[in-house]
Amino acid sequence: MDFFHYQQNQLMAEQVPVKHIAEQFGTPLYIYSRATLERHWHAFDKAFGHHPHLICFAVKSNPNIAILNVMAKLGSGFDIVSQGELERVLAAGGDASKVIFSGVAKTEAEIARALEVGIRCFNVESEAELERINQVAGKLGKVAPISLRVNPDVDAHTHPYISTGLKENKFGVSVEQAREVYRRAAQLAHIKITGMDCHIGSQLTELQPFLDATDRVIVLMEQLKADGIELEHLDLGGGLGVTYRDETPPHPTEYAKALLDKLKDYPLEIILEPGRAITANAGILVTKVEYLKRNGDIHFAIVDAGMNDMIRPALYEAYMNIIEVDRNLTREPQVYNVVGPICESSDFLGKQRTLAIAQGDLLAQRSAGAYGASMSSNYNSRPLTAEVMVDDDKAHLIRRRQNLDELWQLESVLP
Ligand SMILES: Cc1ncc(COP(=O)(O)O)c(C=O)c1O
Ligand SMILES: N[C@@H](CCCC[NH3+])C(=O)O
Repeated sequence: MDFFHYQQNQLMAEQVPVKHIAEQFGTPLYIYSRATLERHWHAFDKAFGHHPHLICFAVKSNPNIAILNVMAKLGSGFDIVSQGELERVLAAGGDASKVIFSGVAKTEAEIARALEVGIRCFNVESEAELERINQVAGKLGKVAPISLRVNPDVDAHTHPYISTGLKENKFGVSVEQAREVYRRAAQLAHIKITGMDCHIGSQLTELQPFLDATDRVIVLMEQLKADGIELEHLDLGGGLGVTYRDETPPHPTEYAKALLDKLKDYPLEIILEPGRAITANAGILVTKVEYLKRNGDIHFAIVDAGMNDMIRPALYEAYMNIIEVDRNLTREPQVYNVVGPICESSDFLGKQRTLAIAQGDLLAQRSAGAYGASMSSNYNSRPLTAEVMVDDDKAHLIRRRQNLDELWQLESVLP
């Protein structure tokens, strides 16, 4: 069941007409469905059944504290990549002992704060970082739990900008070097090795790359065993893709079964870091048609949401579905490039879309719950959009629209 569906040709978010929410809060506007978020999280959790596991929601996909709070109430863990994300998790009521800290550039201050609140584990991305964590933990009189992020050199078959598990990517430590780095970690007084980590990319629509990566990780685990290093958990990262158009990514059940089959001789706790698979299809971006115009043969629908609000099409040429909010209106269908107000030719939400619209109508870009609001900016001095979460028949404002004077609030002129 799709919680964004049409009822009498009106797009609904759960039980609330999207049109009413847009009238109340204005556009551009992100709307999320709580029931969808919960269903997606449970799909991962149930997929691993009784096997010891922890689902750590990837905060970067959507860091709004209302979303994090929904996750926290489900008992979720969190995958973070900055102190900002850590503080958000804590502000949202998340449990520090279920936080995994990834990221290639952790600063001393970030490491110290994570140790102070007692996170579950650092996913270490280089030998230099390992040394730094040991030093900071030493100064604080603590022992830091770590796992090494292994870069298995596997092609994730996804967009090159969101592939992370190839030799040429900056992430993790190569499988060849990892054994040495683990040996070093075993000697450090303020480090406790607890696991191994591997995240090969985002929007993966096939199982095979996950399985290939797991095979490489298993070889390394065997080497560590020979070195007397035993692990408690294996973190297989995030990356499971979603349907934006016609992709058919594996269901979490299929994904979990394949991984657990491969790991049947290894009684380790499994940690996962899904982001997109939980949030993408739990959100839409609602935008108003400001103008229709034609330049030569091309029809443009100029809308009030731009690449500053949703950068995925501009950055990755990502396809995202665009639909009418009100299908009762009798309009002539036309093929449009749906473009935003930003002064960049890459500012589009979708190209070559058949839509039946007129000036003033509302459109919804689907699958916008992941890496939408999260990656938005103030470019062209446009305020951040409002965000709403629908819970059954109620729409709650979870971020108010930024005011114009807040745009220069951090700035000052010379005396
Ligand atoms: C380390 C790490 N974990 C988890 C994720 C979440 O990925 P996704 O949103 O594709 O599940 C990412 C983003 O690719 C990541 O870099
Ligand atoms: N921002 C990317 C995903 C990157 C995931 C982070 N490692 C997207 O929108 O598809």
